[in-house]
Amino acid sequence: MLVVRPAGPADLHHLLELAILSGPGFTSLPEDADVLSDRLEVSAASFAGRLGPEAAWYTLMLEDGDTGDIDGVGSVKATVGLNRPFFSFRVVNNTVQSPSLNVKLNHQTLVLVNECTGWTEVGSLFLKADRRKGGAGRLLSQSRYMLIGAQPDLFADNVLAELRGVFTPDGYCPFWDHVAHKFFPMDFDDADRMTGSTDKQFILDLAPRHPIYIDLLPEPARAVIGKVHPQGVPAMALLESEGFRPNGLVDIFDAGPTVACGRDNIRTVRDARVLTARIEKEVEVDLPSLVSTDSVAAFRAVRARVLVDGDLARMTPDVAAALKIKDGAVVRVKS
Ligand SMILES: CC(C)(COP(=O)(O)OP(=O)(O)OC[C@H]1O[C@@H](n2cnc3c(N)ncnc32)[C@H](O)[C@@H]1OP(=O)(O)O)[C@@H](O)C(=O)NCCC(=O)NCCSC(=O)CCC(=O)O
Repeated sequence: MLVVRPAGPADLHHLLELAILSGPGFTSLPEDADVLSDRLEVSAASFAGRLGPEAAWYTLMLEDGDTGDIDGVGSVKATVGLNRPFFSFRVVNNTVQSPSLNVKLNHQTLVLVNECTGWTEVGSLFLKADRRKGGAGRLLSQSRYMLIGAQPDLFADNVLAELRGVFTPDGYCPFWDHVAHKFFPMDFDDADRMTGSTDKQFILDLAPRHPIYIDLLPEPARAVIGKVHPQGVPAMALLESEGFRPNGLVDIFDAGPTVACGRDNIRTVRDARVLTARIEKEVEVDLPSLVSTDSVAAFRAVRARVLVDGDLARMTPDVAAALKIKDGAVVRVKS
């Protein structure tokens, strides 16, 4: 059975493997053992409740309970923008008109903003390629909303996700090459790495201070503003099915979209039921549900056949074992 569980320092080797597989441009999964090691320490401290919301960053691993293989990762940052600014471009519409000439034009501009201070961010969603298309990605993605639902007060009222922008298979990023690189004369990978590992002062120093008129940009750059990387389409579909929508912000380096949803309107947060586990030898039910513990500190989630019967969640011993719970434990179930 596939289980989603908290990541800790012992996962370094697995996380590094996933970071290498995720390739360049995946900002939150750099191929850097020191950075990932720090992140795993932060994860363990976050699940243990030792970090406040300004620093808590919960990393989850997808583990095959039968083989012990680690097949994917996902995460929730309790807040963004409190310790370091969270920059984006806002796509702003400006209408100008001249009644005497009978001219009316709509100009779109990109404006540097820092709007999402204090919001929660879901991210780092990555699944090994041979695991895709079988529902594991959905389990991994939704488990983060089960975590948020287990203790909503640890998270912000608004939740966002940043999707990767468009790159061609040979690594060419039209928005970076035609626009961002003019302001940040460095390699994309260096800018990306510095975004994750510095206080972002370089962005404040170098980023455009004036609106950029989109009509004046080369067509290849215009065409990708707010567009998702081809490999990010399944991630976008998963977010949309939870209620996330583009909020008009795009990434300042690759112009990938930001999507957002009110925490309590995220479908899995809203619809999960809090039930009491009842462990039974056999459970007759057709479709599997998403089931998790109701605890951040002891968080675990699986997709399994569970019979919802009034306030009870009837489950077999293997499901309870995967969740590491006993009969009578409180669980969350999303059918
Ligand atoms: C994102 C995941 C983990 C998703 O896993 P899977 O690929 O197994 O997902 P899936 O079950 O095949 O697809 C998920 C849903 O997307 C739909 N779907 C798939 N391809 C589609 C397409 N081309 N057009 C429209 N919809 C599509 C499927 O029908 C399915 O919905 P139904 O179930 O309804 O049929 C994976 O694709 C992955 O590791 N991708 C590479 C890394 C990546 O780009 N990660 C996102 C980075 S961005 C990020 O991390 C922020 C976002 C976030 O954290 O959520």
